[in-house]
Amino acid sequence: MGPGRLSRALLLHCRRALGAARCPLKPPYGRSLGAAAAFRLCAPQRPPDGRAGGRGRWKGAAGAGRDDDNNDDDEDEEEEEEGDEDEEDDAELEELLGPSPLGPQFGAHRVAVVHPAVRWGPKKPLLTTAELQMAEAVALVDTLQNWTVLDKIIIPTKNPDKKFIFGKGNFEALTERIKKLPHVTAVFLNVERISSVTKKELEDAWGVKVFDRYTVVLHIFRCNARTKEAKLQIALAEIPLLRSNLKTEVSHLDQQRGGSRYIMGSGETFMETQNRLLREKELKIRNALEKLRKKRSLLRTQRRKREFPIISVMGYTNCGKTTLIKALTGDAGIQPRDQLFATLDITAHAGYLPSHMAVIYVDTIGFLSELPHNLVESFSATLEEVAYSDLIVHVRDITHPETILQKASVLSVLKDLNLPSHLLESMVEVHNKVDLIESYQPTEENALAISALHGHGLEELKEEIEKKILEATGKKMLTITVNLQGPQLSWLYKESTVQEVDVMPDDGTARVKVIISNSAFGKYRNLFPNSKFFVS
Ligand SMILES: Nc1nc2c(ncn2[C@@H]2O[C@H](COP(=O)(O)OP(=O)(O)OP(=O)(O)O)[C@@H](O)[C@H]2O)c(=O)[nH]1
Ligand SMILES: [Mg+2]
Repeated sequence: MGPGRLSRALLLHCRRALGAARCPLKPPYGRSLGAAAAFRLCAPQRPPDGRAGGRGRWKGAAGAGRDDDNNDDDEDEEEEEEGDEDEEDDAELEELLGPSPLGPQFGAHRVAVVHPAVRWGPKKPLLTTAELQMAEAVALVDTLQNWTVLDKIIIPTKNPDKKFIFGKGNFEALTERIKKLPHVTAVFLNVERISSVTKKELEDAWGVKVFDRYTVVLHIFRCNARTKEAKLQIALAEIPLLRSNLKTEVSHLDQQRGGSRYIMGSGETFMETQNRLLREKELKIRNALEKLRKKRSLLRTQRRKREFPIISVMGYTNCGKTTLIKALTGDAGIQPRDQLFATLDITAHAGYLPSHMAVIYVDTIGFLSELPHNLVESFSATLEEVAYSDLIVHVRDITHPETILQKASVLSVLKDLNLPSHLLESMVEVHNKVDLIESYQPTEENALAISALHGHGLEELKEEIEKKILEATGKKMLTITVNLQGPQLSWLYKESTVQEVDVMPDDGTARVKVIISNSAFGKYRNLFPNSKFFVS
């Protein structure tokens, strides 16, 4: 099987991205953030030196020469069956998602961004400043089309987590400033979550909508979600918001109706009915997600059968993960964007390492520090995939003023994912965007400096990835001379990954470049003791 064959095998797994964005996002603007997961496999670029070769030479790739034809037929059928199922699932999904249950409040907004800053005491953040946190909050708002920042207000507070975030004097000054803003329609309070009671009180005091970080990030996610899985995860993350909205709604209704809360004949109060409906919705979403997860695990098994090593590319949002994968694979379908949470779906893309080993790069959701807990939880399942990879590449935007904080955030999420320790130990750290810094030299040991955008340092990175992949998979790369009359070649196709076959017609032999496990190689030597080999 040549590269074309490999592409076909990979393309069999291609999953089309579903649906278009529901709500508009701004075109690329300044600095941004990022996020998460479904499976799309795309065709690889040609191997580095193409197919043209010497005498009778062609290049194979991982999984070459297996009984793939049979598999392909099965898979074609599977694909058809999946197509029917997909239609059913789509209908269910539409029902589950519908328009944003958070209502029309997310139209156009003229926003005052308020950041409660802890300037001293144990709650003071260490690796950042109030100004940088404000810049990140503004970047979030800027991502949304039709949202404009009218004012940026940093207000000191001792403890932004307490019920009334601000002291009395500061609150009055803030209220006065907000009320003076021309045509302000919303306040984005840059805290993780505010309770429905606080939200209501602030909205009453300021006369405009008040959004917390959870709501804004969720809205951006909703705008960027393309696949079923991402949409379902967002729907799941919306449930807590719907629950807290419900409380406010019910207390409002109670005031209006003077406490008559029973729904006629049902024995259930309005609150109980709505809560039950929310629980049912949550269950349906979880079931639908579970179904998708099973499909993903099937795909994983199929990839394992073909032995494509998997490399997960991870990092803080906007650090350049998608750009790097595009550069490593030449996948023209990839669209990096200077936008918050540009990648909300895990996608997989095939590429080649220097020895022509075919690998799969997995693009992942970007991280954001202080990403609301519920949101992380509903998306973390998509990151399960990372545990099945052979290597993690951690990309860092080394030009970002908070690059150290970003590294700490990424490492802390990775730690929480309970990944196998060897994955964390073998992680490759990449310092990206070095084209923006003159004569950049990494201070961290073993970090590689690259520019994904301009292609600098990519050959060194591929070499490093190849070295680590061979270590991780316990395989070696060998060139074995086989007699074409004998059974060696078909044995190697069955038991190893044939990379390249170089036929020597004059003496009826071929040089076969393989990636082979230690145990398979032991067997080969027992079976064919006279066969010559050398390390590639
Ligand atoms: N100057 C420079 N810009 C880069 C480089 N790599 C990426 N960028 C830019 O950084 C922005 C974000 O790139 P992406 O590849 O979308 O980043 P990401 O990590 O996938 O972002 P999310 O999917 O949002 O998490 C884009 O505008 C890229 O053009 C680089 O090496 N140098
Ligand atoms: Mg991306």
